[in-house]
Amino acid sequence: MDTSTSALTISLLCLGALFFSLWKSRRQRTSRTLLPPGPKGLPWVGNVLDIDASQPWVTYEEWGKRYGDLTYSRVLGKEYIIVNSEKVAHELLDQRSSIYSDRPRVPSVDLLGLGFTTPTLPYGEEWRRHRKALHLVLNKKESLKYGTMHLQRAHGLLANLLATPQNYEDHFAMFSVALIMELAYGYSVTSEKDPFMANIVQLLSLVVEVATPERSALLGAFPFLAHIPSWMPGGFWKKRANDCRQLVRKVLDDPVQYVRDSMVAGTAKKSMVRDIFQGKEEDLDLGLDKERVTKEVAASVFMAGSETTTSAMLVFLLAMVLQPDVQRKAQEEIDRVVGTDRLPDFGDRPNLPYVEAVLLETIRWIPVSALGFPHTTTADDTYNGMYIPKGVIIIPNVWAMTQDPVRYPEPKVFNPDRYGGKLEDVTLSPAFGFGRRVCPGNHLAEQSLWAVIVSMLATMQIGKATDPSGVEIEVTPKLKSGGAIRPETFPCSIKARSAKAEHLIRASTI
Ligand code: HEM
Repeated sequence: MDTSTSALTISLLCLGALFFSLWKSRRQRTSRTLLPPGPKGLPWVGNVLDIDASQPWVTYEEWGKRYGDLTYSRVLGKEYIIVNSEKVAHELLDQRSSIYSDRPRVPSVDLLGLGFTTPTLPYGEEWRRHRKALHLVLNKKESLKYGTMHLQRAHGLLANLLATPQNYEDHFAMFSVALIMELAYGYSVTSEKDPFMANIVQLLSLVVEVATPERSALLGAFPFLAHIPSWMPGGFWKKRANDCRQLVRKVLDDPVQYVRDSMVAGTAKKSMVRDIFQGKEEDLDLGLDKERVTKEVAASVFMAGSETTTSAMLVFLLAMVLQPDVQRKAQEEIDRVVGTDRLPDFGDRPNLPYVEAVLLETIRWIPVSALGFPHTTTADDTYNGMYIPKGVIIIPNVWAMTQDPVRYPEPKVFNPDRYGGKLEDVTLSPAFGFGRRVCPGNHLAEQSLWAVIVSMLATMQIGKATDPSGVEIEVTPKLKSGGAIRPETFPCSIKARSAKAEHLIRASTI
């Protein structure tokens, strides 16, 4: 090639590149005009001042009414699309799951040393390994094998409620954590001072304290906050994060060592960790990563499963305080089907449709993961002519979906009769998420909630607390958010329904 031909080739290539980049930026600008509608925000901070930080799901629900099923917003430099319709969430997150299954990076999670947890992992090989291990031990058939464990733990809860009903929040939390300890490691927690349990409870409360949405957003916008020394004002992060990282190591290692030791001694009970260790290599395909992945998924189920379960139990209790008629109707059904000489078990479940409807309504009325878990797109997309950019954070507003007045008339009322004879499968509720990221603990969660609900209804009378002069204290539901949303503490009365019920509780926990 002579000099003049090379010069011409180079010029043409440069020209081509220039045209391509002009075309691309024009196309991007055109696409941006097609973003879903949403509230206008201020420069850079975006819509931060438009959102009610104490209950963002309500703000997003209102935006949904104003702008439609998809709402675009910008907060502190990050782009969000809020999905307010269950149908649209299925169309995007389920049917196009190959590009809607990533998670946004949350700086506070990495800072706390929690980047290994399944819910926070990016969509990729490592996440697939986790899901394979979780599926092996939490699929529907395997989950059903834990029925006796759920009931025994539920009976223990009844005994605790009988002894100190005013501490109902602590008892619910102890139930959830102890249940997951038993499921994950085959380890029976008998007291709140148990060392494994104490570590996990401390870790969970640190996570809730440090990883609240507001703090995470702040750290996302101002990453330098993570580097302020712990003794300086604003160095809060560093101090708490150091504590957290040390605890994480203990929570990962100590209980798994317990399972290893009990397997050697031949005393290991059925558990997730034991079953993964004994799982066939061809089913798991974990190779040398088996030990590490097993530790990580076992710790992940605590992060994802305990607070959500506790919050759902609080929602049920609140509903029973507010709706004595529902309680009466469920108790009549249990008395008719089960009688009063024994406690209900899973064999009774198909014959207790009203109790099933109470469970469904508990999940719907106040969905504890009101904003689901955020997903992120890994490619540009369009939906009904709207542009959905690569990397945008997708928030499924489960709250708006379960409060849809067309599907659920008078959505604010806790009304199990709304399902009529058509009981939906609890695990298909939007409350358990969407697509490839759907909650892998959904079968287990619905079983533990059923065990708690049916056992409490069979034996306890739940109602309003009374003041010293015997007047009932009215309860106005208020919600607070942490990892999951839950009702704020409310006064209530929890007593045995009868002397016979009290005897059944005591006999079941000997
Ligand atoms: C009432 C109880 C529960 C509710 C409402 C709930 C809800 C959810 C939701 C909404 C997600 C996110 C789904 C998505 O990204 O679209 C999720 C993820 C997850 N849940 Fe649950 N959950 C509950 C209990 C449990 C339990 C008991 C376990 C374990 C035994 C568990 C383990 C997980 C895990 C590991 C993930 C992460 C999945 C992933 O990112 O691939 N959850 N859950």
